[in-house]
Amino acid sequence: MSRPTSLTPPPDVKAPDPHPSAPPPGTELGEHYDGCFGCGEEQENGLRLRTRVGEGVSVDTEFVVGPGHQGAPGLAHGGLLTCAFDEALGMLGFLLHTPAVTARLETDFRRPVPVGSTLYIHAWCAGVDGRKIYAKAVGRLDALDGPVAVEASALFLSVGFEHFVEHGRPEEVRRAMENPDVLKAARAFEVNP
Ligand SMILES: CCCCCCCCCCCC(=O)SCCNC(=O)CCNC(=O)[C@H](O)C(C)(C)COP(=O)(O)OP(=O)(O)OC[C@H]1O[C@@H](n2cnc3c(N)ncnc32)[C@H](O)[C@@H]1OP(=O)(O)O
Repeated sequence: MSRPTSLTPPPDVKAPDPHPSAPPPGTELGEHYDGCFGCGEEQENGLRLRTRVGEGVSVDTEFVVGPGHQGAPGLAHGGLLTCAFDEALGMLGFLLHTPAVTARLETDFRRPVPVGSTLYIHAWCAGVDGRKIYAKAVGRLDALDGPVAVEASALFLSVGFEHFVEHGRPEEVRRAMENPDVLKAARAFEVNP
């Protein structure tokens, strides 16, 4: 089945190199915001995903599926699996040195993901065309070379930090901007685009 063109980079677009200031492979990327459902430590119901930098513009994220993540009995909810992929794919923006938001995300569920399993998600950037970031990810069950359970294709769009300031609820935006780590990241992106 052919993919919709909006998730496939134009043929002349190549996979990008990481930004010169991107952290090296193996680095653990911390939470990008403590209230994030995907990675935030302060989000008590969140997935608390941890992501490591891979080779090129790629990341590896592990999702340990627990009883709180069920859809059908004993099986992960598809929406939460998609959330884990959104989080992993969203982290690629940090290697490209641009904040980016999901415009479109397509998830293919290849096999059920049981409670108690770990989904090893590998996400990579397939191309950057202006503000458009084309990304792919594959999730394997219980091992880095385990059977493929979920695949995803996404289009992210680079945005300025003003996107979050303009659209976010003021109290959370204010609190986030009081966090020196968030401020530092915002300034680094602005000074060194
Ligand atoms: C503090 C911590 C920070 C760090 C923050 C890190 C956050 C990571 C969190 C995980 C990721 C998320 O969940 S992010 C949350 C979920 N996503 C969102 O809330 C985004 C909501 N949507 C929007 O804000 C907007 O629609 C945007 C920004 C995506 C696009 O609006 P825009 O900037 O005005 O751009 P626009 O002119 O419409 O489109 C530009 C080009 O992209 C194409 N395009 C736009 N949308 C789509 C689409 N859905 N599907 C295909 N193509 C699209 C257009 O056709 C056009 O192509 P052409 O004509 O140029 O060819």
